[in-house]
Parts: sequence; structure tokens; C-alpha cells
Amino acid sequence: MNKFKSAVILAGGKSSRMKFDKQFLNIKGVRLIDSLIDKLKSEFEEIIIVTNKKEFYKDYKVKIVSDEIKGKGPLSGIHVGLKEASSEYVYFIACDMPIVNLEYITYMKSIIKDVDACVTKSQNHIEPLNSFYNKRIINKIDEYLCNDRRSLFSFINNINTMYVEEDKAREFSHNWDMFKNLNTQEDLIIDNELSL
Ligand SMILES: Nc1nc2c(ncn2[C@@H]2O[C@H](COP(=O)(O)OP(=O)(O)OP(=O)(O)O)[C@@H](O)[C@H]2O)c(=O)[nH]1
Ligand SMILES: [Mg+2]
Repeated sequence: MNKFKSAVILAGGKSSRMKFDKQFLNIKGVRLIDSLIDKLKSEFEEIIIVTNKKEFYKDYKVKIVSDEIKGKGPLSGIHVGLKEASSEYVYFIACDMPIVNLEYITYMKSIIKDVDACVTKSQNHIEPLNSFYNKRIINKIDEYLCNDRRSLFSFINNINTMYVEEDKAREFSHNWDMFKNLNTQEDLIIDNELSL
């Protein structure tokens, strides 16, 4: 059985810094979310989008779901993504992350063994997306969110997380672009060279 069948794209945020909804980001005429789906399809049998605007995905062939516990940030999306996914380990990426690094995904799959999550670390920072999470943490997330906690970073530190160290991750992405995300309009200008 394929333990790594499912990938989830988080697209349920407020985009308050970007000032327009990031799930509709369009780069040189290509919708970022469409390009993500296309790239992820080569590695995952099941793709799920967790969105706060289901009505915009009527023609999509992938699974479209919304947060159950609303308004609590990315962990809400991970919660429902894990519930809806059919595999044991689930890959998560954000709708504003333009670079999908398939070699790195394959690498993470090869090292994951009985952990709650596989997340990359750089010095004191952790990268919660472009990461894998195990379905078995659903109840823990549920409890955490219901206690009005929402910090993804502290949650990751409190589960059995396997960390990939920075030096190793840089072998796959020397400039760290596999963690790049587009938060502001300035990010779009700076990234004028980006094409999907
Ligand atoms: N499903 C879901 N996804 C979320 C939620 N909050 C943030 N996200 C997603 O998590 C990813 C990372 O979040 P941010 O970069 O902070 O995005 P954001 O919260 O929409 O943007 P800001 O309002 O500027 O912080 C993005 O893909 C968001 O769409 C949420 O409450 N539910
Ligand atoms: Mg946010």
C-alpha cells in the first residue's frame, strides 16, 4: 500500500498582507494553484485543496474541502487535510509556494519511518510547509485547536517530529526556493523573474 498517496494544498487563509486572495495568484497568465496541482500530480495520486472559497473550484477534478474548525490558521487546514486524505502520511504545501521540488519530496519519503511529521529546520527556524504529517496526529490537533492554541511551530515541537537539517535540505535547494512563499505585493515584484 502507498503510504504517501496524498498531497494537500492549503488555501484557506486571509491573505491580509497580499491584499487580494492568494489562492488566485496568477503568474504570467498561469494560475499558481493550477501549476501546483499539475506538478503534484506526478508524485501523488490524491490531491486535496483546503479552501475557504469552494465555489471557485467547481470545474476542478481534485478533492475540495473547507476547514472544520475555522479561523485558526494553517493548523486548521492541516487538521481537515489529514482527515480527508486517504494515506498515512500526507504532504502539505501552501497555495502561495511557487516551487515544487519533487526530488526533495522523494527524499523525505525515503527517510520517513514511524514519525508524526517530517519538517525541515534551518538554524532556529522551522519550515512547516513542504513537509509531511501523519494522519495519527488528527486528535492532537483537534485538542490543541479546541484549547484555542494555534501556533504551528509550537505544535510541531510537541509531536514526534523528524527534522531534516539545513545542510541536507540545501543539497536539494541551494537557494532555499522550495520554501519561498509570496506574502506581499512586493514579493511579486521582486519575483518578476518567476515563471511557472
Ligand atoms: N485552510 C486554512 N489555510 C490557512 C488558514 N490560514 C492560513 N492558511 C494557509 O496557510 C498558508 C500559509 O499562511 P500565510 O502565508 O500566513 O497566509 P495567510 O494567512 O492567508 O496570509 P496573511 O493573512 O498575510 O498571514 C497559506 O497557504 C494560507 O492559505 C486557515 O485558517 N485555514
Ligand atoms: Mg497568515
